This record gives sequence, structure tokens and C-alpha cells, in this order.
Amino acid sequence: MSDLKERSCEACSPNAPKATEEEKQRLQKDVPDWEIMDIDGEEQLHKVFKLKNFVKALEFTNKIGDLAEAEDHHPVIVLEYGKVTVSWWSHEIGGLHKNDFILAARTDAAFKDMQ
Ligand SMILES: C[C@H](O)[C@H](O)[C@H]1CNC2=NC(N)=NC(=O)C2=N1
Repeated sequence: MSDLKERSCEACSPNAPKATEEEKQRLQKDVPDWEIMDIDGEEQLHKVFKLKNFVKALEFTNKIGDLAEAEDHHPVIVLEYGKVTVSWWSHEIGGLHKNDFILAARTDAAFKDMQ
């Protein structure tokens, strides 16, 4: 399995290409726990993370915030007691770009670092 989280993100501009069906199938193999959901006609990568308590969930949320800011690519993060729900997609193109799979892989790595 390739190490998706090590690959660099491309800037997501309105002209950036959406991931093709073939690309999505291939990239999702590296982030198999992420579900592709259609929200109002736009595909998003979606995953729920369970943590020990609110403080741990907040710590994880901040780690995701740091990696989002570093890439200028931002997810929706829902923080609850012991639970963080993350959705990655590319607003500019209204769907999934390769970046979103890369950021999903980095989110998984940040979670693993906390275990
Ligand atoms: C100007 C700035 O780079 C853009 O608006 C960025 C900010 N963060 C973003 N985050 C995500 N997920 N998708 C975008 O299209 C996006 N665009």
C-alpha cells in the first residue's frame, strides 16, 4: 500500500480536477475507513473517531486544525465528548480532489500518534 500521507498536496483552485472514479477507487484503498458520502450533490470523505474524553477529542481537533492550516485546506470538524467527526472535500470544485484523500490519510496518522 502506498504511503498517501507522505505525498504533497496540490493547491485546490477552481480549475483543479475532481478525482476520477478510477482515482477515487485507488486512493480510497489507502483510507479504507473513510466513507464517501454524497451531501447535496457533492461528494465528501467522512469518518468518525472515538477518543477517551472531551479533552482528548479537543486535542485531536486541534491537530487536524494545524494540518488544515498548513495546507490551506479545511475540513468540517464536529467535536463532541469522546468523538470527532471529520469531513474532507474541496469546496472550490464541489467534490473530491486527490488532496482530500491525502488529508484523510494525514488525519488517520495524527489519530494514530495519539494512541
Ligand atoms: C483562498 C483559499 O485558499 C481557499 O478558499 C481554500 C481554503 N480552504 C479550503 N478548504 C477546502 N476543503 N476546500 C477548498 O476549496 C478550500 N479553499
